[in-house]
Amino acid sequence: MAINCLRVLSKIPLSTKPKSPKPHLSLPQPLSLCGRRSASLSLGVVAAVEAGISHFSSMSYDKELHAAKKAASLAATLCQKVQKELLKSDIHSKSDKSPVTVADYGSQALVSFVLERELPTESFSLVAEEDSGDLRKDDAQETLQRITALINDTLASDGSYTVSSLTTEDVLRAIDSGKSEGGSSGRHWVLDPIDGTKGFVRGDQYAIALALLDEGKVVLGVLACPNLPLTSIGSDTKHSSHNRVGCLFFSQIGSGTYMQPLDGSPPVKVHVTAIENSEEASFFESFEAAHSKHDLSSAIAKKLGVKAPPVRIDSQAKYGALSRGDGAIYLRFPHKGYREKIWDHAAGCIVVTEAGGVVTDAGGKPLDFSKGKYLDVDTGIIVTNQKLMPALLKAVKESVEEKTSSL
Ligand SMILES: Nc1ncnc2c1ncn2[C@@H]1O[C@H](COP(=O)(O)O)[C@@H](O)[C@H]1OP(=O)(O)O
Ligand SMILES: [Mg+2]
Ligand SMILES: [Mg+2]
Ligand SMILES: [Mg+2]
Repeated sequence: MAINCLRVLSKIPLSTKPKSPKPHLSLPQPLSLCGRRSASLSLGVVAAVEAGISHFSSMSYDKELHAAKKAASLAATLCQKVQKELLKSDIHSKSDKSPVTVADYGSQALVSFVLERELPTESFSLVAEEDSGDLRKDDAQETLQRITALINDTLASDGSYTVSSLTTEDVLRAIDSGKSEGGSSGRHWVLDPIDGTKGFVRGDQYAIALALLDEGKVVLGVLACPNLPLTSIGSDTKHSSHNRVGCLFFSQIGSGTYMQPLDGSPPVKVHVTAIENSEEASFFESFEAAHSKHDLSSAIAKKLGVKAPPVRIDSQAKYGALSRGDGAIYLRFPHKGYREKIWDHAAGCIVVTEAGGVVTDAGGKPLDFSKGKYLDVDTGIIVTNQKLMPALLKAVKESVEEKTSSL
Protein backbone atom coordinates (compact mmCIF):
# COMPACT_ATOMS: atom_id res chain seq x y z
CA MET A 1 0.00 0.00 0.00
CA ALA A 2 2.78 2.40 0.93
CA ILE A 3 4.16 2.05 -2.56
CA ASN A 4 0.89 3.11 -4.17
CA CYS A 5 0.73 5.91 -1.69
CA LEU A 6 4.11 7.18 -2.75
CA ARG A 7 2.92 7.19 -6.31
CA VAL A 8 0.05 9.38 -5.19
CA LEU A 9 2.44 11.54 -3.21
CA SER A 10 4.70 12.07 -6.17
CA LYS A 11 1.73 13.42 -8.12
CA ILE A 12 1.13 16.17 -5.58
CA PRO A 13 2.10 19.49 -7.20
CA LEU A 14 5.55 20.86 -6.51
CA SER A 15 4.30 23.50 -4.15
CA THR A 16 3.62 21.68 -0.92
CA LYS A 17 1.65 24.54 0.53
CA PRO A 18 -2.09 23.98 0.34
CA LYS A 19 -4.01 26.59 -1.65
CA SER A 20 -5.09 29.00 1.03
CA PRO A 21 -3.12 28.55 4.19
CA LYS A 22 -3.11 31.64 6.34
CA PRO A 23 0.57 32.30 6.73
CA HIS A 24 1.31 33.34 10.27
CA LEU A 25 4.09 35.28 11.91
CA SER A 26 7.29 34.93 9.98
CA LEU A 27 9.73 36.32 12.51
CA PRO A 28 13.08 34.60 12.71
CA GLN A 29 12.93 31.91 15.38
CA PRO A 30 14.79 33.24 18.41
CA LEU A 31 12.58 36.29 18.71
CA SER A 32 9.33 34.86 17.45
CA LEU A 33 9.71 31.98 19.87
CA CYS A 34 9.78 34.13 22.91
CA GLY A 35 7.26 36.69 21.69
CA ARG A 36 9.78 39.31 22.72
CA ARG A 37 9.47 41.73 19.85
CA SER A 38 8.74 44.52 22.31
CA ALA A 39 9.65 48.14 22.78
CA SER A 40 12.48 47.05 25.04
CA LEU A 41 14.43 45.91 22.00
CA SER A 42 17.03 48.41 20.92
CA LEU A 43 16.65 50.01 17.52
CA GLY A 44 19.73 48.13 16.35
CA VAL A 45 18.17 44.82 17.33
CA VAL A 46 14.89 45.77 15.65
CA ALA A 47 16.81 46.56 12.48
CA ALA A 48 18.57 43.23 12.68
CA VAL A 49 15.23 41.49 13.24
CA GLU A 50 13.68 43.22 10.26
CA ALA A 51 16.69 42.23 8.17
CA GLY A 52 16.20 38.66 9.38
CA ILE A 53 12.52 38.73 8.46
CA SER A 54 13.18 39.95 4.98
CA HIS A 55 16.02 37.49 4.44
CA PHE A 56 14.15 34.37 5.48
CA SER A 57 10.50 35.15 4.77
CA SER A 58 11.28 36.37 1.28
CA MET A 59 13.00 33.07 0.56
CA SER A 60 10.95 30.24 -0.78
CA TYR A 61 12.08 26.75 0.05
CA ASP A 62 9.21 25.06 -1.84
CA LYS A 63 11.55 23.12 -4.10
CA GLU A 64 13.66 21.94 -1.18
CA LEU A 65 10.56 21.05 0.84
CA HIS A 66 9.17 18.98 -2.02
CA ALA A 67 12.49 17.11 -2.27
CA ALA A 68 12.66 16.62 1.51
CA LYS A 69 9.12 15.21 1.67
CA LYS A 70 9.85 12.82 -1.13
CA ALA A 71 13.14 11.70 0.42
CA ALA A 72 11.65 11.16 3.89
CA SER A 73 8.60 9.34 2.49
CA LEU A 74 10.74 6.91 0.50
CA ALA A 75 12.98 6.35 3.51
CA ALA A 76 9.85 5.65 5.57
CA THR A 77 8.79 2.98 3.06
CA LEU A 78 12.21 1.36 3.33
CA CYS A 79 12.13 1.44 7.14
CA GLN A 80 8.61 0.00 7.24
CA LYS A 81 9.72 -2.97 5.15
CA VAL A 82 12.62 -3.65 7.49
CA GLN A 83 10.54 -3.21 10.65
CA LYS A 84 7.93 -5.63 9.34
CA GLU A 85 10.62 -8.26 8.72
CA LEU A 86 12.17 -7.55 12.09
CA LEU A 87 8.90 -8.04 13.94
CA LYS A 88 8.10 -11.23 12.07
CA SER A 89 11.30 -12.76 13.31
CA ASP A 90 11.49 -14.44 16.71
CA ILE A 91 12.58 -12.93 20.01
CA HIS A 92 16.10 -14.23 19.61
CA SER A 93 16.76 -12.35 16.40
CA LYS A 94 15.14 -9.19 17.76
CA SER A 95 18.23 -8.65 19.83
CA ASP A 96 20.29 -8.94 16.66
CA LYS A 97 21.37 -5.41 15.75
CA SER A 98 21.68 -6.02 12.01
CA PRO A 99 18.12 -5.24 10.83
CA VAL A 100 18.23 -1.82 12.38
CA THR A 101 21.66 -1.23 10.89
CA VAL A 102 20.30 -2.05 7.48
CA ALA A 103 17.44 0.39 7.94
CA ASP A 104 19.67 3.20 9.33
CA TYR A 105 22.14 3.02 6.46
CA GLY A 106 19.45 2.36 3.86
CA SER A 107 17.42 5.35 4.99
CA GLN A 108 20.46 7.65 5.00
CA ALA A 109 21.63 6.53 1.55
CA LEU A 110 18.14 6.87 0.10
CA VAL A 111 17.58 10.38 1.50
CA SER A 112 20.98 11.49 0.27
CA PHE A 113 20.35 10.00 -3.19
CA VAL A 114 16.87 11.58 -3.54
CA LEU A 115 18.01 15.04 -2.40
CA GLU A 116 20.87 15.07 -4.87
CA ARG A 117 18.58 13.84 -7.65
CA GLU A 118 15.83 16.34 -6.93
CA LEU A 119 18.13 19.33 -6.44
CA PRO A 120 20.92 18.78 -8.95
CA THR A 121 21.84 22.43 -9.31
CA GLU A 122 22.38 23.13 -5.63
CA SER A 123 25.62 22.51 -3.82
CA PHE A 124 24.98 19.59 -1.50
CA SER A 125 25.99 19.44 2.13
CA LEU A 126 24.52 16.89 4.52
CA VAL A 127 25.12 16.50 8.26
CA ALA A 128 23.89 13.01 9.12
CA GLU A 129 24.19 10.50 11.91
CA GLU A 130 25.70 7.51 10.11
CA ASP A 131 28.94 6.97 8.18
CA SER A 132 30.05 4.08 6.04
CA GLY A 133 33.14 3.09 8.06
CA ASP A 134 31.82 -0.23 9.37
CA LEU A 135 30.15 -1.07 6.06
CA ARG A 136 33.49 -0.93 4.25
CA LYS A 137 34.89 -3.75 6.40
CA ASP A 138 35.27 -7.21 4.85
CA ASP A 139 32.75 -8.86 7.16
CA ALA A 140 30.06 -6.31 6.25
CA GLN A 141 29.81 -7.11 2.54
CA GLU A 142 26.66 -9.21 2.90
CA THR A 143 24.96 -6.44 4.88
CA LEU A 144 26.02 -3.87 2.28
CA GLN A 145 24.48 -6.01 -0.43
CA ARG A 146 21.24 -6.31 1.54
CA ILE A 147 21.11 -2.54 1.96
CA THR A 148 21.77 -1.96 -1.72
CA ALA A 149 19.03 -4.42 -2.74
CA LEU A 150 16.59 -2.79 -0.34
CA ILE A 151 17.28 0.68 -1.76
CA ASN A 152 16.94 -0.56 -5.32
CA ASP A 153 13.65 -2.31 -4.50
CA THR A 154 12.29 0.84 -2.85
CA LEU A 155 13.29 3.05 -5.79
CA ALA A 156 11.94 0.55 -8.33
CA SER A 157 8.55 0.26 -6.64
CA ASP A 158 8.25 4.04 -6.45
CA GLY A 159 9.06 4.31 -10.13
CA SER A 160 9.95 8.02 -10.20
CA TYR A 161 13.58 7.55 -11.16
CA THR A 162 14.69 5.84 -14.27
CA VAL A 163 17.99 4.78 -12.79
CA SER A 164 19.69 1.56 -13.43
CA SER A 165 20.33 -0.16 -10.12
CA LEU A 166 22.61 1.52 -7.63
CA THR A 167 25.84 -0.34 -6.95
CA THR A 168 27.28 -1.00 -3.50
CA GLU A 169 29.82 1.75 -4.23
CA ASP A 170 26.99 4.23 -5.04
CA VAL A 171 25.42 3.35 -1.70
CA LEU A 172 28.64 3.89 0.25
CA ARG A 173 29.14 7.22 -1.49
CA ALA A 174 25.57 8.32 -0.76
CA ILE A 175 26.02 7.47 2.93
CA ASP A 176 29.27 9.40 3.07
CA SER A 177 27.68 12.51 1.59
CA GLY A 178 26.49 12.95 5.16
CA LYS A 179 29.92 13.87 6.47
CA SER A 180 29.45 17.62 6.55
CA GLU A 181 30.04 19.45 9.83
CA GLY A 182 27.25 22.02 9.31
CA GLY A 183 27.84 25.47 10.78
CA SER A 184 26.68 29.05 10.47
CA SER A 185 27.24 29.74 6.80
CA GLY A 186 25.62 28.34 3.70
CA ARG A 187 23.01 25.61 3.47
CA HIS A 188 23.23 22.23 5.14
CA TRP A 189 20.76 19.37 5.24
CA VAL A 190 20.49 17.71 8.64
CA LEU A 191 19.37 14.08 8.84
CA ASP A 192 18.60 11.45 11.42
CA PRO A 193 17.81 8.46 9.16
CA ILE A 194 16.10 6.62 12.02
CA ASP A 195 15.50 8.62 15.15
CA GLY A 196 14.42 6.42 18.04
CA THR A 197 16.31 3.26 17.18
CA LYS A 198 15.13 1.62 20.40
CA GLY A 199 11.50 2.27 19.43
CA PHE A 200 12.12 0.93 15.93
CA VAL A 201 13.45 -2.36 17.29
CA ARG A 202 10.55 -2.67 19.74
CA GLY A 203 8.02 -2.06 16.96
CA ASP A 204 7.06 1.29 18.46
CA GLN A 205 7.60 4.89 17.41
CA TYR A 206 10.51 6.17 15.34
CA ALA A 207 10.98 8.99 12.86
CA ILE A 208 12.93 9.94 9.79
CA ALA A 209 13.94 13.50 10.60
CA LEU A 210 15.21 15.84 7.89
CA ALA A 211 15.80 19.60 8.13
CA LEU A 212 17.55 22.32 6.17
CA LEU A 213 19.79 24.95 7.76
CA ASP A 214 20.36 28.23 5.96
CA GLU A 215 22.96 30.50 7.56
CA GLY A 216 22.69 28.50 10.78
CA LYS A 217 18.91 28.74 11.03
CA VAL A 218 16.44 25.87 10.51
CA VAL A 219 14.33 26.93 7.52
CA LEU A 220 12.44 23.73 6.81
CA GLY A 221 11.79 20.44 8.48
CA VAL A 222 10.13 17.14 7.66
CA LEU A 223 9.30 14.40 10.14
CA ALA A 224 8.08 11.07 8.80
CA CYS A 225 6.56 9.01 11.62
CA PRO A 226 5.47 5.69 10.09
CA ASN A 227 3.88 4.30 13.27
CA LEU A 228 2.25 7.44 14.63
CA PRO A 229 -1.58 7.27 14.61
CA LEU A 230 -3.28 9.94 12.50
CA THR A 231 -5.45 10.76 15.50
CA SER A 232 -4.34 12.06 18.88
CA ILE A 233 -2.11 10.01 21.15
CA GLY A 234 -2.64 12.36 24.11
CA SER A 235 -3.02 10.98 27.61
CA ASP A 236 -6.80 11.45 27.49
CA THR A 237 -7.34 9.58 24.23
CA LYS A 238 -8.32 5.96 23.96
CA HIS A 239 -5.99 3.96 21.79
CA SER A 240 -7.47 1.63 19.30
CA SER A 241 -5.64 -0.92 17.25
CA HIS A 242 -7.79 0.20 14.32
CA ASN A 243 -6.25 3.67 14.25
CA ARG A 244 -4.63 4.44 10.93
CA VAL A 245 -0.95 5.18 11.33
CA GLY A 246 1.75 6.99 9.34
CA CYS A 247 2.16 10.77 9.57
CA LEU A 248 4.30 13.21 7.64
CA PHE A 249 4.79 16.58 9.35
CA PHE A 250 6.35 19.41 7.37
CA SER A 251 7.15 23.06 7.92
CA GLN A 252 8.76 25.89 6.09
CA ILE A 253 9.82 29.03 7.90
CA GLY A 254 6.98 31.54 8.02
CA SER A 255 4.43 29.14 6.52
CA GLY A 256 3.14 27.08 9.44
CA THR A 257 3.18 23.33 10.01
CA TYR A 258 1.16 20.74 8.11
CA MET A 259 0.52 17.09 8.65
CA GLN A 260 -0.47 14.61 6.00
CA PRO A 261 -0.93 10.87 6.06
CA LEU A 262 2.11 9.04 4.67
CA ASP A 263 -0.29 7.52 2.16
CA GLY A 264 -0.43 10.87 0.39
CA SER A 265 -3.89 12.14 1.39
CA PRO A 266 -4.06 15.95 1.51
CA PRO A 267 -2.30 17.85 4.29
CA VAL A 268 -3.97 19.79 7.10
CA LYS A 269 -2.53 22.72 9.01
CA VAL A 270 -1.77 21.91 12.64
CA HIS A 271 -1.35 23.99 15.79
CA VAL A 272 -0.02 23.40 19.26
CA THR A 273 -2.59 23.26 22.05
CA ALA A 274 -4.09 26.52 23.31
CA ILE A 275 -4.20 25.29 26.93
CA GLU A 276 -3.26 28.05 29.39
CA ASN A 277 -3.82 26.25 32.68
CA SER A 278 -0.89 23.96 33.44
CA GLU A 279 -3.12 21.68 35.54
CA GLU A 280 -4.87 20.65 32.33
CA ALA A 281 -1.61 20.04 30.50
CA SER A 282 -0.18 16.63 29.74
CA PHE A 283 3.44 15.97 28.93
CA PHE A 284 5.58 13.84 26.68
CA GLU A 285 8.95 12.35 27.50
CA SER A 286 11.27 9.61 26.26
CA PHE A 287 10.12 6.04 26.55
CA GLU A 288 13.67 5.16 27.54
CA ALA A 289 14.63 6.25 31.07
CA ALA A 290 18.27 6.10 29.93
CA HIS A 291 17.57 8.98 27.51
CA SER A 292 15.90 11.41 29.88
CA LYS A 293 15.53 11.79 33.64
CA HIS A 294 11.97 10.73 34.34
CA ASP A 295 12.24 11.70 38.02
CA LEU A 296 13.06 15.31 37.12
CA SER A 297 10.13 15.47 34.68
CA SER A 298 7.80 14.15 37.40
CA ALA A 299 9.01 16.80 39.85
CA ILE A 300 8.39 19.55 37.27
CA ALA A 301 4.95 18.19 36.37
CA LYS A 302 4.04 18.02 40.06
CA LYS A 303 5.03 21.66 40.56
CA LEU A 304 2.85 22.64 37.61
CA GLY A 305 -0.10 20.71 39.03
CA VAL A 306 -0.22 18.41 35.99
CA LYS A 307 -2.69 15.62 36.69
CA ALA A 308 -2.31 13.42 33.63
CA PRO A 309 0.34 10.70 33.59
CA PRO A 310 3.29 11.21 31.23
CA VAL A 311 2.96 10.03 27.64
CA ARG A 312 6.19 8.14 26.94
CA ILE A 313 7.11 7.58 23.33
CA ASP A 314 10.31 7.30 21.34
CA SER A 315 11.87 9.72 18.90
CA GLN A 316 10.97 13.10 17.44
CA ALA A 317 7.44 11.76 16.96
CA LYS A 318 7.01 13.64 20.27
CA TYR A 319 7.55 16.95 18.48
CA GLY A 320 5.06 15.94 15.79
CA ALA A 321 2.44 14.93 18.33
CA LEU A 322 2.96 18.19 20.23
CA SER A 323 2.66 20.28 17.05
CA ARG A 324 -0.90 19.02 16.55
CA GLY A 325 -1.87 19.51 20.20
CA ASP A 326 -1.86 15.89 21.41
CA GLY A 327 -0.14 17.09 24.57
CA ALA A 328 1.10 20.43 25.88
CA ILE A 329 4.66 19.87 27.10
CA TYR A 330 7.75 17.88 26.08
CA LEU A 331 10.50 17.50 28.68
CA ARG A 332 13.94 16.11 27.86
CA PHE A 333 16.73 15.95 30.43
CA PRO A 334 19.55 13.67 29.27
CA HIS A 335 21.85 12.13 31.85
CA LYS A 336 25.19 13.74 32.66
CA GLY A 337 27.76 13.62 29.89
CA TYR A 338 25.34 13.20 26.97
CA ARG A 339 25.66 15.81 24.20
CA GLU A 340 22.61 16.52 22.07
CA LYS A 341 23.11 16.43 18.28
CA ILE A 342 21.45 18.78 15.80
CA TRP A 343 19.81 15.93 13.85
CA ASP A 344 17.87 14.89 16.96
CA HIS A 345 16.07 18.25 17.18
CA ALA A 346 16.31 20.37 14.00
CA ALA A 347 13.24 19.01 12.18
CA GLY A 348 11.23 18.65 15.40
CA CYS A 349 12.06 22.18 16.46
CA ILE A 350 10.73 23.89 13.32
CA VAL A 351 7.69 21.59 13.21
CA VAL A 352 6.73 22.78 16.70
CA THR A 353 7.69 26.46 16.36
CA GLU A 354 5.85 26.87 13.07
CA ALA A 355 2.81 25.33 14.78
CA GLY A 356 2.99 28.13 17.34
CA GLY A 357 5.09 26.42 20.01
CA VAL A 358 8.30 27.33 21.81
CA VAL A 359 11.46 25.20 22.05
CA THR A 360 14.25 26.24 24.42
CA ASP A 361 16.89 24.76 26.67
CA ALA A 362 16.19 24.52 30.39
CA GLY A 363 17.50 28.07 30.83
CA GLY A 364 15.01 29.50 28.31
CA LYS A 365 17.48 29.98 25.45
CA PRO A 366 16.45 29.06 21.88
CA LEU A 367 18.40 26.12 20.44
CA ASP A 368 21.37 27.19 18.33
CA PHE A 369 21.85 24.95 15.30
CA SER A 370 24.74 26.98 13.89
CA LYS A 371 27.59 25.51 15.93
CA GLY A 372 28.24 22.28 14.02
CA LYS A 373 27.03 18.79 14.90
CA TYR A 374 26.34 19.43 18.56
CA LEU A 375 23.79 21.52 20.39
CA ASP A 376 25.12 23.14 23.52
CA VAL A 377 22.12 23.16 25.79
CA ASP A 378 21.79 24.13 29.42
CA THR A 379 20.60 20.98 31.28
CA GLY A 380 17.90 19.87 28.86
CA ILE A 381 15.29 20.80 26.28
CA ILE A 382 11.75 21.94 27.01
CA VAL A 383 8.87 22.50 24.63
CA THR A 384 5.41 23.97 25.10
CA ASN A 385 3.09 26.73 23.89
CA GLN A 386 3.76 30.44 24.41
CA LYS A 387 1.23 30.77 27.24
CA LEU A 388 2.59 27.94 29.37
CA MET A 389 6.30 28.64 28.83
CA PRO A 390 6.83 31.19 31.67
CA ALA A 391 5.31 28.82 34.27
CA LEU A 392 7.19 25.86 32.81
CA LEU A 393 10.53 27.70 32.91
CA LYS A 394 9.93 28.63 36.54
CA ALA A 395 9.04 25.05 37.48
CA VAL A 396 12.10 23.73 35.62
CA LYS A 397 14.42 26.21 37.32
CA GLU A 398 13.09 25.39 40.80
CA SER A 399 13.14 21.63 40.25
CA VAL A 400 16.68 21.65 38.85
CA GLU A 401 17.87 23.76 41.82
CA GLU A 402 16.17 21.45 44.32
CA LYS A 403 17.69 18.40 42.68
CA THR A 404 21.18 19.95 42.66
CA SER A 405 20.99 20.99 46.30
CA SER A 406 19.82 17.53 47.37
CA LEU A 407 22.89 15.87 45.84
N1 LIG B 1 22.08 8.05 26.26
C1 LIG B 1 21.27 8.79 25.54
N2 LIG B 1 20.69 9.87 26.09
C2 LIG B 1 19.84 10.62 25.37
N3 LIG B 1 19.53 10.37 24.06
C3 LIG B 1 20.10 9.31 23.47
C4 LIG B 1 20.99 8.48 24.17
N4 LIG B 1 21.39 7.51 23.34
C5 LIG B 1 20.80 7.74 22.15
N5 LIG B 1 20.01 8.81 22.22
C6 LIG B 1 19.24 9.42 21.15
O1 LIG B 1 18.03 9.91 21.70
C7 LIG B 1 17.05 9.94 20.68
C8 LIG B 1 15.84 9.17 20.98
O2 LIG B 1 15.47 9.47 22.22
P1 LIG B 1 14.01 9.28 22.62
O3 LIG B 1 13.43 8.26 21.72
O4 LIG B 1 14.17 8.81 24.00
O5 LIG B 1 13.41 10.64 22.47
C9 LIG B 1 17.67 9.35 19.54
O6 LIG B 1 18.18 10.39 18.78
C10 LIG B 1 18.74 8.50 20.09
O7 LIG B 1 19.59 8.23 19.07
P2 LIG B 1 19.13 7.37 17.76
O8 LIG B 1 18.82 8.36 16.69
O9 LIG B 1 20.33 6.60 17.48
O10 LIG B 1 17.92 6.54 18.14
MG1 LIG C 1 18.33 10.35 16.89
MG1 LIG D 1 19.30 7.75 14.51
MG1 LIG E 1 21.89 6.07 16.61
